[in-house]
Amino acid sequence: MEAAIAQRVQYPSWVDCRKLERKPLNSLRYAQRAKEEKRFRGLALAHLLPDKRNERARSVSSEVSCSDKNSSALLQAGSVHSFDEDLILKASNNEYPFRKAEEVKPYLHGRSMYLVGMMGSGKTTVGKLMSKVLGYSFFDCDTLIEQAMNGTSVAEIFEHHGESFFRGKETDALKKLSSMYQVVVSTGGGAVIRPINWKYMHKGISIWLDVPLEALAHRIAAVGTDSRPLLHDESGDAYTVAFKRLSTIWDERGEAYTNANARVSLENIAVKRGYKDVSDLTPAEIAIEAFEQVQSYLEKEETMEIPDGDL
Ligand SMILES: Nc1ncnc2c1ncn2[C@@H]1O[C@H](COP(=O)(O)OP(=O)(O)O)[C@@H](O)[C@H]1O
Ligand SMILES: O=C(O)C1=C[C@@H](OP(=O)(O)O)[C@@H](O)[C@H](O)C1
Repeated sequence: MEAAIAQRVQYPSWVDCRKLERKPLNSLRYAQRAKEEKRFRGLALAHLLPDKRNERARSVSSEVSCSDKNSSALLQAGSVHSFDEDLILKASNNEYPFRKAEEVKPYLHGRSMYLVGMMGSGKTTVGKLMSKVLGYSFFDCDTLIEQAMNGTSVAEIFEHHGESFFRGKETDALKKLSSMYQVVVSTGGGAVIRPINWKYMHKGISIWLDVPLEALAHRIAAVGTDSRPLLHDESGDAYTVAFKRLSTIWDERGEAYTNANARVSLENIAVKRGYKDVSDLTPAEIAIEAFEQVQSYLEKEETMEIPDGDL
């Protein structure tokens, strides 16, 4: 079994393999939980204080954390985002997603995370937060495409070259990202429609942010549709136009999101937390749920991987 895993997950040479040793998940559930409170206090402080050494370490690993020349160029192009410190501080007032990230991280073995979901579902917002607390690099697929097109915006690419050209660039970007480890990727909402993209995203763990269309339409109406050409329309009030467009898109591709390894349902989190509305959920709460769903997925995956004879 170990050989099969090693074959599937080829770590680039910079990864410290001792840290990636396969750990049984029951130690995740019991042993770690016993220690987590104590360890977390120091950890939260370490994350909240600006630490130049960590920044340096991140930038160094960003330069080398890739397994081919393309991804090296990708990283050196400076596509690692700077993090929104306000967001992180807000997170620290919540339930500390750091704790959940530290719990899950040893069991990821360096695997990347791909956030999928409809436009406006929070892939970028939540993805940045997840990358920060995991100590992973963050990439936004749309931004990478814009960089590959010398700064041409997604809206301009759609206008001048058409959607299928854009989809080709999206697949190129995912292909490059799929050779990298320890990255969190915010994919474009339509990345799920091409089966080839799933081949690349399944190199890591895919997480679907499942947000009700009404909430999406409110968010989109608030920020406008300039950067989202598929929603752009001159006529009608912003919420109604966004809702109608999103409904049509959902009918076409809703099913495709279910290919993701983990589903983060904002409705379920709101019920669990006793909130009336999904709009009460913070990115930190959503990130915590994402880590929990990843944890459940890893547990299921492990059960599936161990043949009966080995138990
Ligand atoms: N949990 C949330 N609650 C309220 N607004 C949010 C939340 N997450 C994201 N947003 C807002 O919704 C908009 C779209 O979010 P974004 O992260 O860009 O989505 P995506 O990358 O999936 O298109 C942004 O204006 C963002 O600030
Ligand atoms: O849903 C889609 O087809 C698209 C979503 C957008 O990304 P976001 O989901 O980040 O808005 C962007 O890739 C492009 O406008 C197409």
